Amino acid sequence: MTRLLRVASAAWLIAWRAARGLTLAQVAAAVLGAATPLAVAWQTKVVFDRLAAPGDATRLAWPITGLVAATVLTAVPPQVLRYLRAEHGRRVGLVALERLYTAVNRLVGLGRFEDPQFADRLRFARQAGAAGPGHTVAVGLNLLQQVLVTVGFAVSLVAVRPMLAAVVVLGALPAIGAEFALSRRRAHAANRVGPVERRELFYGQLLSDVDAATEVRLFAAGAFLRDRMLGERRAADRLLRSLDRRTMAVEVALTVLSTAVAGGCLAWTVWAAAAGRLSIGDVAMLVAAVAAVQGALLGMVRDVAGAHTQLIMFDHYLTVVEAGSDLPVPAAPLPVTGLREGIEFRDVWFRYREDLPWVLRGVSFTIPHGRSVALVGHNGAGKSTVVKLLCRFYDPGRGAILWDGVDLRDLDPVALRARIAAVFQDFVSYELSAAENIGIGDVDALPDRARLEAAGRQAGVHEVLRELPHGYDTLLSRTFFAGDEFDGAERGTILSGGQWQRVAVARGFLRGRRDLMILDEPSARLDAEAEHQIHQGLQQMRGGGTTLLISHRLGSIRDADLILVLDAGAVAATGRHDDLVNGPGLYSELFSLQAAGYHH
Ligand SMILES: Nc1ncnc2c1ncn2[C@@H]1O[C@H](COP(=O)(O)OP(=O)(O)OP(=O)(O)O)[C@@H](O)[C@H]1O
Repeated sequence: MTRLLRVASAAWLIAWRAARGLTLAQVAAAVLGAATPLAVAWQTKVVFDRLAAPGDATRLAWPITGLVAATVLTAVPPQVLRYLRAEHGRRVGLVALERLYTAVNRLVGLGRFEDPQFADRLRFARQAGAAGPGHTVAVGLNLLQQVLVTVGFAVSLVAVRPMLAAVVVLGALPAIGAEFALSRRRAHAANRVGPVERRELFYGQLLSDVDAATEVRLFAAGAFLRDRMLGERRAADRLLRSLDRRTMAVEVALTVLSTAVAGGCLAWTVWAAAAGRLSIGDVAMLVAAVAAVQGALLGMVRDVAGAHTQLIMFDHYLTVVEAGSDLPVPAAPLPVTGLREGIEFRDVWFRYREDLPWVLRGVSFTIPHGRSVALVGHNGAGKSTVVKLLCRFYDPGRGAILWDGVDLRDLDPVALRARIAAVFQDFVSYELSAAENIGIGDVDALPDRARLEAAGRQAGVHEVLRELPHGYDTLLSRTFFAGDEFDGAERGTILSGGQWQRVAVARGFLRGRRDLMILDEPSARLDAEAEHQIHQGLQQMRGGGTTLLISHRLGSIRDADLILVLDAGAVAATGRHDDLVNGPGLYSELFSLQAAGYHH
């Protein structure tokens, strides 16, 4: 409960700071929205009482004018409030989104992104984050309005007939209890339906995803996936159906109860008026009060129940926004100097999670400054893991990685990464223009077309990009349209797998001569000519630079100054190509296999 109160106050604080004027205007509209029905009820009582008393028609002029004015005022606040809420929601949503993605960008490591619980939170945060504070304010103000209506009418009821006030409030108590019970059930059902609907979404996305379309069609797996999806939908529907049935039963019982209370009150007031104990105005007042108090009490309960679910969602947002750094970053990190000696892995042990086996087991090696080092080994040997540790996406479980003798954990990860250029094995194909796809490697270089083209040339993709319909400005996407409108807008252009890889290499080249250049399988999808071109580009760049190259094509690493053979997470051998190829061991086996493949 205290947690939810903290979440609610955090939501209000964001809403307040984002748009103070609009928050105050909403408070004013809510107070006015509560005052006007009360004014209408009192004016109606006055009109009826004057009507029942003897006298000429002029005595009704002022009460009627007041009644009309109050009725007109009743209609205005809801419209104004709707606009204020929408505008407030937009402003607050922007601030909330900005905070969320700033917090996400603050996560320097990859661990949190791979934690399924955090990934789930992040998804909820994206859904609820932007709307959360706006909703919380709206619900809070609804509650305020309903409390004011209830108090106002309860005071009026007490003034006219205290006993009736007690009956109306007591009549609403079962409804309050039932609504709270239902809201707990709703939250419970949402927790159970959530994972089922996520699986349904996954199957649905596979069925309509362009990347999956080829395999799904060739393997004729469409019906299988559709049935899985429908199975999940049916499971979710079963849960929702049972909730709906219970809700219906409770709501019907409550409606009967509240109508019976209202009917009883009405019957009593009419009887009391007939017996001369109440005036006609009192009857009008009581009828309005019973309806208003019952409506407001039920509304309050439903709002509180709805707010409960909202706040739980917004709690995910707060958890993400307030999450501390996923990797320990020193308060006063040491400066990252230009690499002079080299990078050392000193007895590095690493596993992705405590419950998973070690991926690296006591790995020790040095990448000397100015040298080219190659990393080879079977699939799953741990090569890409070495790269991720070098960029400090994770910290070793044991041992240390030293940059010129300084532990990476004592450096600022952002400053460290600024000194590294990399082409990753699982590079990203951004749905952006060709120029932006290269420029994202160094966003400061984005306006410098000559630099982007030079990087394209080095990666052997310049001609391809220049020939596109809009040259480097062509959108590389198969889903987005270039332009704002669907009518007449052009579709993006699709590149081949190898062309995409060259764009990714260009992105790495754009970063220019950094202290360390990492290439994780940069030529996996390239034809022989493109591979040759890229190696030439690399050699040009290398000239004195430090590189780490991972490749399964052993021919492309034979010039490396040092080759490290990684086997099941441990360094099995180190040396130059000529030493390793003639000795016993994994390298010569792999090399002979590849060479034999070419001879045949
Ligand atoms: N994010 C991760 N979470 C859990 N395990 C992982 C993760 N990434 C890799 N692994 C595991 O770590 C081991 C080493 O993976 P890694 O990607 O480093 O191998 P690799 O030598 O680069 O392989 P390949 O030649 O296939 O690219 C594998 O067993 C893999 O399943």
